[in-house]
Amino acid sequence: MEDSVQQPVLLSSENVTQRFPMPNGNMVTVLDNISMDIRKAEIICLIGPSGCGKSTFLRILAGLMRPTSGKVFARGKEMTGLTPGVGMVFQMFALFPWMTVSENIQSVLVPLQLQREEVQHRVSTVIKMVGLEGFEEAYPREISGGMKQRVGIARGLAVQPELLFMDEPFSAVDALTAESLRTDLVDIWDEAEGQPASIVMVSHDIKEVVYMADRIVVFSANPGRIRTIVQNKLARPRDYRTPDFLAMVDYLHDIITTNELPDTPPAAVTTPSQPVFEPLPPVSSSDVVSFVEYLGSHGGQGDVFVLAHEFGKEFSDLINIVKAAEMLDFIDTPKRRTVLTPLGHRFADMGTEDQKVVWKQQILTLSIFKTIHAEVQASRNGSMLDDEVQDRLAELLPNENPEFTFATFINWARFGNLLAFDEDSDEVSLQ
Ligand SMILES: Nc1ncnc2c1ncn2[C@@H]1O[C@H](COP(=O)(O)OP(=O)(O)OP(=O)(O)O)[C@@H](O)[C@H]1O
Repeated sequence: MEDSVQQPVLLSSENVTQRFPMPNGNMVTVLDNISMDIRKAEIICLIGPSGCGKSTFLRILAGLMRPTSGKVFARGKEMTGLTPGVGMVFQMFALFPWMTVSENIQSVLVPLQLQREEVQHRVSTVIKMVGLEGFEEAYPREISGGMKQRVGIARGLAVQPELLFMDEPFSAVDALTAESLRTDLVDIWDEAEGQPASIVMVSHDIKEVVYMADRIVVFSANPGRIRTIVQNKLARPRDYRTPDFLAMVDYLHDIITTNELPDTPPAAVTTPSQPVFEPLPPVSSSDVVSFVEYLGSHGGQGDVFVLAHEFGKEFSDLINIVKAAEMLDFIDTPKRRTVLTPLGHRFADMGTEDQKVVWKQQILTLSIFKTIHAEVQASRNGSMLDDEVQDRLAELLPNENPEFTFATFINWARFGNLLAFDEDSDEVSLQ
């Protein structure tokens, strides 16, 4: 394909900002001033931590929702409704169970009001493209997950889109199936005459991104911003095992971990007189404990990406566990390595009761726990209603979803026997 910088811009966003109301009425900024172009004949992958707004951005680009502020332009024309020429493929296959493969594909063509022959032609063409010949009359329950996703891709292609938008399309299928779907999709894109001309895909998987993308847009979270855009000039067809491919994976790993696990934590550069309320990574205490124990029994250190694989977690989930363990001073993260601290080593070897004591001591080093614990202590009867705690969490961490923060806060506080939560009376109280 020609260098995409020479190619015309198909779609662009200008200062797109998205805010959502939270249950307590506060607004949270999910996307902050996102401006970028999508050019003809390129594959763009969006990658970044969970919740940084990638899916929201994709929906805004497709015209499925209007941003709070900012604009989307299709070939220079400002869009106020659905963006023309877009096909969508979602993570969950979203097939109609009562329809056959053919009927599922046909269903997306209904709004186009095409002639019967044209519908049949398009359905048989895309069925051939995605390799589903012979399964036209099968029902979703009769085919594998990989084949269901092929139907999903066929539906996206049947509308003959200029732009194909995919939201984690391969995350629900096994690794081998994902690999063959990616290869087939890149082949289809390479051979298709402008349908689709370009693909925009959300992904969590760095190897997938390096395999697929010409440009990799790395998002940061809270609020979602474009951290950097990486050009990927590896020649196609790409091979996951070549040194160039692996070097690109490493390069991207480094960019993402440097973003996600800064060597200087934000708390260290602020003035000590102001308490810093750090968001709680959405992970359970048991995940953090298991991870620290795992590191303890595997040499006390490891590469984050290797660990994600060994520990059986998505990279973005492992990053959250690592962040939590680092906040509690169980590990350090020089570059992409995670290394147990002396406290982490001791913690990994302790029995559960001793771990709970250390856990309590460590969460009380975090301003959020110190503050809420002191407020519960000072309250009448030594207890507060869950809504009151949630409201305080929302005030102290205005960019976070208070329900999720509350769930994590209570989970951590319970493990350390710092606070109890009674679901029947909705009371958070001292242990
Ligand atoms: N309609 C909505 N109302 C309120 N909050 C929303 C809405 N849609 C999304 N959010 C919030 O916006 C944030 C970004 O969501 P989004 O799904 O776009 O992130 P993402 O980067 O795609 O995450 P993931 O990788 O986990 O899928 C999340 O905190 C989510 O809870």
